[in-house]
Order: sequence, then structure tokens, then C-alpha cells
Amino acid sequence: MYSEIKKRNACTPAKLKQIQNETLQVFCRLRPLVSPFNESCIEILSDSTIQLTLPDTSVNYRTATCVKYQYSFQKVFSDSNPQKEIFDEVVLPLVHKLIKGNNGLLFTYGVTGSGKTYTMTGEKNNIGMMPRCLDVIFNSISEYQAKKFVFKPDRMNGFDIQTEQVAKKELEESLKRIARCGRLRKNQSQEDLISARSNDGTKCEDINPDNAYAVFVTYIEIYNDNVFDLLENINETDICMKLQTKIIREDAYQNGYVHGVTEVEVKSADEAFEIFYKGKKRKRTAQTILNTESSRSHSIFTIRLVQAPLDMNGIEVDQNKENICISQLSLVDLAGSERTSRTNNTGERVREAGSINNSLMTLRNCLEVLRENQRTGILKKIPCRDSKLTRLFRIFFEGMGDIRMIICVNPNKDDYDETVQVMKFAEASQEIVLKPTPLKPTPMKTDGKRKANQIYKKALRNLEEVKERESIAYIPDDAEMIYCLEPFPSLENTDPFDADFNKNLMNFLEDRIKKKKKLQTDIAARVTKFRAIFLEREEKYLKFQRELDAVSARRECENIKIKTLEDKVVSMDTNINVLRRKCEEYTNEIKRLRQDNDNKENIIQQYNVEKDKEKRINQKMAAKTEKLAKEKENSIKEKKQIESQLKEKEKKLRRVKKALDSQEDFPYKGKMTKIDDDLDTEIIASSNENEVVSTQTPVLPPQQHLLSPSKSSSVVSNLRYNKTTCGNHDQWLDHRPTIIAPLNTVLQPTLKRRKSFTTITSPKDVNKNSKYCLMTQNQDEDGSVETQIYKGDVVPTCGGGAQIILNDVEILRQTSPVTSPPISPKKKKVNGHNTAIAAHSSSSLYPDIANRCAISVEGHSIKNK
Ligand SMILES: Nc1ncnc2c1ncn2[C@@H]1O[C@H](COP(=O)(O)OP(=O)(O)OP(=O)(O)O)[C@@H](O)[C@H]1O
Repeated sequence: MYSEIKKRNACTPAKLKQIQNETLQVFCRLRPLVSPFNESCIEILSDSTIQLTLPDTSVNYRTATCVKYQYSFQKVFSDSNPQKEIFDEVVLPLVHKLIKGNNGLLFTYGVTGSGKTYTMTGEKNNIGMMPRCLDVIFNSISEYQAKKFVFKPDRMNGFDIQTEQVAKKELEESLKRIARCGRLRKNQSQEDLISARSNDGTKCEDINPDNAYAVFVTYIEIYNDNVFDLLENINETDICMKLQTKIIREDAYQNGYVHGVTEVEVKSADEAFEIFYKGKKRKRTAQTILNTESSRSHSIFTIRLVQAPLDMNGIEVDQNKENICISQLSLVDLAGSERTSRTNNTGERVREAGSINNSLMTLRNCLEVLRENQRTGILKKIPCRDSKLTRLFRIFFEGMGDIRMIICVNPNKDDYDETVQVMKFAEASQEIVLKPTPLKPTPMKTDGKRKANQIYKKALRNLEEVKERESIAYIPDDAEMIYCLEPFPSLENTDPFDADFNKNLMNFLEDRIKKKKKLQTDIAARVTKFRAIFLEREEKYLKFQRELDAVSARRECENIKIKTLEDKVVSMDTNINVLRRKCEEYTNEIKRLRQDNDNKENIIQQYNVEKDKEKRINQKMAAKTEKLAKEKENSIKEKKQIESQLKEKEKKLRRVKKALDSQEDFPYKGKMTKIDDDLDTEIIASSNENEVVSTQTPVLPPQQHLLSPSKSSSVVSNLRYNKTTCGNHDQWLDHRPTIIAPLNTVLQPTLKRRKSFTTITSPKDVNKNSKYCLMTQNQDEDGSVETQIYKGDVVPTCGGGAQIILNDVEILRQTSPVTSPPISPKKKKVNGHNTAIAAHSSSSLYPDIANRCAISVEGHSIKNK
């Protein structure tokens, strides 16, 4: 198989125009896919062309030479086009023609379930073509409707005219009958459907106001090629009675009609719709695989519009039957073509399907032959009599009247094979040229009769009112005389010697002349009367006119004033609005400024706080600077003192050395030489008040008291400690380094009652002692050793622990007096204890040591900080 696009019936714009004017118009409407799982085989190429793609499910898939076919129509409507759009495009022109007196035929054609009934009838809130037609007709003629029963079907597809009086009597009888039988009740869904209809107010403007209109509806179905009247006995209570088959006849104008069909006169669209629903209940539908409510018959709803001119007085319908103009619009909802293989129908349904397909086939044949006849010029017999449907509309299918067809298509690929058949039919139909039926002339007498009558009646009513109000006696009681000139009798006379005819005519003319004279006298009197009234009225009128002018002038002035005031109000309003806006702006600005101000005040407050802080800090700094300056001064003083003392000591030492050197029996003479000038040992004992530097000369035995003086040397010592000798009665806690460097110095600490530790593990160890002594040793690069002994009191704390307050430091340094660097305190960390440093002991020389070693030991809480 090869892919090829075959253009069927492609229309050029010129041809389309021709189609629009002269040929049978075929429209295509696609319905939405039933399920999203269905596949479409149709694509809309333009608003007049669709393309069918041969699906692999088609019976012709293997044999087809082409896979794509294009079909053109008058217009293609997609599934998104609303009913209203389709109505305006397709059906509204038919309604226009109907009102003008032309017949029309609209039918929906397509495969079963393709949306024919949906298009024709529609659904609640989405009404179809039929209810829209009714709405437009009644919107147009409502003001000009004849009284009910004035037009009466003559059972031969024509109408008789009755006088209003007779019509009134008939109406009364009919109402009595209905009251006797009980009016048929509408069911709820029916009422819902009728009330849910939205009438969009569309109407035709071609109405002749001098005509009276009446609408009649019939509703029939053609089932198994039998015609049934769906409205038969509709006014009776037994609506379920078995319907009789009807026969089709032709009237004098060769229009087909159903003999004895019930034709119901309706006065509103709602009434017509109600009748339709009553008939629809009788329509044969069945549930099939392809449609839950499948029409098993062709249903035809016909709207007949009867119009006739009013009489000369514009009051009643002219009784001349020949002036009646009858036009009809038949809305045909064809049953869907179907393949039994797809529907799986059996029994009755198969018979129905066969009958449906036969009648559709006849319809297709008729149009096909008609097309052939028109093409070839050979007048082959059109087989209209082969089915009831084509027989009923024979005149249409022979090319007279206006036919429009809506081809309903389900784009589902499963429908492809049937859809192709529908398309072929549509193709054949579009080429048929239609001869429009000539408009039936409505005999016009005098235009504006209805209006004149209305004006006259209104004037009479007004005069009645004035008469009642003002008791004016000039209203002519015989006002209707004006209209009493009778029409001429028939003047046709074949016998010139017919004495009776001449006599009658003579009498008629004499009467007429008399009446005319009387009327003329009457008119003259009326004219005089009228003139007098007119003059009186004119005077009054002029008076009123003058008053009116004055009032108008005043009103004009007032208007100008009002206008000026209004302008002012408008400008005030504008100003107020402007001011309001400004006010809003200012309020916002004030808010913003207030916020700014608050922010700034906060900043200022912060700044002030900062400033106060700074001031306090500055004050503190000034105090500290002053204190430091004082301390510095003191330390310089002390330093100078120490230097001078050192110098003094040095001098003394040299003197001692000299003296010793001069003594022969001095046992340490050699050793002293070895030590020589550059070996010097100092013991510096510092206290809060003063600092004592003892210069050691000979190296004493190790157990000798630290501050005990040599026999012949002059020793400088701290008297306070000399007195206590490290407290003979005190229990000392001797806190030593792990490894002690051998001192071999003259001065050694002597602690009688002591307990030595390298690490303090328990606060109890501290509590048992009253004194504390911490020894540290440091050795620098030159090999000089410095031993520091920090002494303090153990003071119990209120928390149950103990606090050591260092209050003294002894430093023993072994160094060369010349090369040794200046004494620098070394930091020593006290291990293994929770310590708090409190500077109770201070030394200007060793502030750091003092700070670090004034410790307290808190035994009750050991925290790792
Ligand atoms: N254009 C549409 N939009 C939405 N629903 C649609 C449309 N056309 C048809 N349907 C829905 O599809 C279903 C079948 O439609 P419908 O009864 O009008 O088909 P049909 O051609 O008259 O079938 P049959 O020939 O068997 O009587 C209905 O339920 C109808 O509501």
C-alpha cells in the first residue's frame, strides 16, 4: 500500500460560492471522541476540509490504494464549536426563509452514535437546532400572532380561516375539554429541560406587521418504513395507546403530507417544546452497543408557519382563504446507519437496522439519480416512492426547496468504514442544484392597517379616560361609523340581463351612496366639531406652549445652574480626591519620618550609652595610667635603691674578699679563689614592705639555717623571717618539684614540721597544714639555677575547702655576678589542682610571679575549666 492523498470534492472559493447560492448545502460536524483511549482517524485541515486516514482496523486496509482522503464541505465544525454557532450558520437562514414563506428541510445524517439527535435536539443547557428554531420564530412573531383557532387545519395540508368569534368559542370548548380530561402532566426532567433552555433573543426582522401569524407543529416517525403520528391523541389521557400507521399524500402543490396527522397550534416556544417532549416519549429508541439511546426510526418534527393579512380595519384576519401563506420547516433526525457486525444486534433490532439502512439507501439513490439527471440532462425517474421518507419529501428530493444537511461524524477510527460511506453520500449530495421555491405573494391591501388600528384603539382609550376625568361630551359615540363602509359584493356577472343582480347592485349602490352621504354629513359635522375642538385645543396648546417655553427657559437656566454646580461638584470631587491622595501621602510620610526619628533616637541613645561607657573607660584608663605612672615611679625609685645597695654590697664584698685573702688560715681560701670575683650568690628575700638581698660569701654546710650568718661575714637578712625561722611550730605543706637540682648553696630552707608533696591530690592534705611552701627551680642556658620558694598561709574557706594566700617569696640564685642576665621571673604552673589566683602578695619586681602564685585551693568542687 502506498501513501497518497486523494482530494475528493475539493472546492475552489468560486465553486464554494456557487454551492452556497444554488446547491444543496452540506455541513460537517465532528463530535468529541467518546473515550480518551479511542483513536481518531479524522483531521481538520481547514474550516471546510477534513482528512480521513485509513486505519489498520478498516476492512479495506489491505486492498486500498490510498490511505488519506480529503473531503470538503460548506463548513466543518469541530467538537469545540457550540450549538449556537452551528445554528447561526446552518439553520438561521432556513428560519428567515420560513418567515418569508419558503419551505425548508434540515436533516442530520451519520453513523449511529455520531451526534445526530444531539445536534437536532441537544441537551439541557446545550439546546440543539430545533428548540433554537422555535425560539427565533416566536421571538419574531410574538406580537403578531393570530388568536388561537383562527387558522384551522383543513386535513388536506391547507388551512381554513375562522372569525375571531368562532375561534373564541372553539377555544372555550377546547379549554372545557382539557379541564374534563385533565391536562397531561409534565414530568420533572421534561420541565427541567424546558426551563433550562436559554433564549438568546435572536429574531428575524422580516416580519410583516399587517399579517397575522400562527405556528403549528407535527411530529412523526418513520419506523420500519411505516409512518406514525407521535402526537396522535396527545390531548387524551391514554398516551400509551397503540399508534396507527399513517399514509402519505400530496396536496394541490405536490407537497407531501401525512394524512390525518395531528397538527397542534402552539403559541409559544415552551408550548411547542412541551409537545415535542410528549411525542419524543413515543419515539422508538433502544440501547445498542454503540449508543445507549439509539434512534430506531427517522423522526420528523415539522414547524408550519401560517400567515394571512389583516382585514381593512387591521382588526381581524382577512377571511379570504386564498390569502393564506403556509411555509414549513422540517427537521429530520435520521436514524443512524449501522453494521450489524458492529452492533451485534439480533431479532427486532436487526430488522430495524435493515429498514433504516434501506430507507437511507433510497435517500442516497434519490440524490444520486437527481445529481446524475442534473449532470447529464437525462431525466431518469427518481426513486422517491421507494421509501416513505423520500416520498414525504419528494418535492425536495426532486430539487425544489431549500435543503440543508448536517453530516455528523464520530472521528473514532472504528467508525471509519461507515464514515467513508457517509462521506461519499455527502459528496454526491453537494453537487445537487436546488431550484428555490418562488415566494408565495401575500396579497397586500393597505400597509399599516394594524398600526392604524392600534393607534385608533389607543386614541379611543385615551378619550374614554379624558371623558371620565373631565366629563367632556364631545366624544363621538358612533366613532366606529368611520369604518362601516362595506366591501363591494362580487361584481362578476355573466348575464347582462340578470335583473336580480342589477337590482341588488342598484340597491347596494343606493345604500352605499346614502351611507356615503350620511358619512359625508357626519364627517362635515365632525370636521366642524373637530375644528372647534381643534381651535380650542390650539389655543390651549398655544397657551401651554407659551407656558412650556417659559418653563423650558426657566428649566434651561436651572439646567445651566445645575450644570455649573455639577461641574463644581466634579471639580471639588477631583480636588477632594487630590487632597485625599496628598493627605494619604503626607500621613505615610509622617509615619516614615516618625519611624526614622525613632530609629535615630535609638541610635542616639546607643551613642550616648557608648559615650558614657567610653567616658567611664577613659576615667578608668586615666586612673590606671596614673596608678601605673606611680608604680613606675616607685619601681624606678626602688630600682635605684637596689642598684645603690648592690653597689654598696659589691664594695663590701670586695672589701671582705680582700680581708679574707689577707688571712692565711682561712679554710675556704682556695675555694673562694676558685669562685673568684665573677662567682656571686645572692639571696633575695622579698616582702610586701621591703626587699632584703643577702650576699653569700662562703658556701655553708647543707643543713645550716638559711639565714644564719657566717662567723665573720656581714649578712643582710629579713628580720621578720629571722625571728620566725620559718615557723618552728607551724605544720608546713612542702610542695616540691619532682626532681630537685642539688643546690650546694650556703643558704638552705629549714622546715622542722613539714610534709612534702610533689602533687597535691586532696584538699585534706592542704587543710591539715597551716603553712604552705612552693618550691620551683629553673635553669637557664648559662647553667645558672634559680630556686624560688613561695610561702603562704593556709586559710580555710567557707565552702569547706582551703585557700592558700601567698605572702612571701624567697629566691636563691646561683649566678656569676658579672655575666648573669637580669633576674627574670619564670612562670610556673601549679599542677593538679583547681586553682584560683588572687594577688594578695605583690612585689614590684615580680608582679607576674606574685600574681600567679597567690593561689587558693578549693577542695569541695573540682572543675575542669
Ligand atoms: N457534539 C457532541 N458533543 C458532546 N456530546 C455529544 C456530541 N455528539 C453526540 N454526543 C453524545 O453522544 C451520544 C450519542 O449521540 P446521539 O444520540 O445524538 O447520536 P445519534 O447519531 O443520534 O445516534 P443514533 O443514530 O443511534 O440515534 C449522546 O450521549 C450525546 O450526548
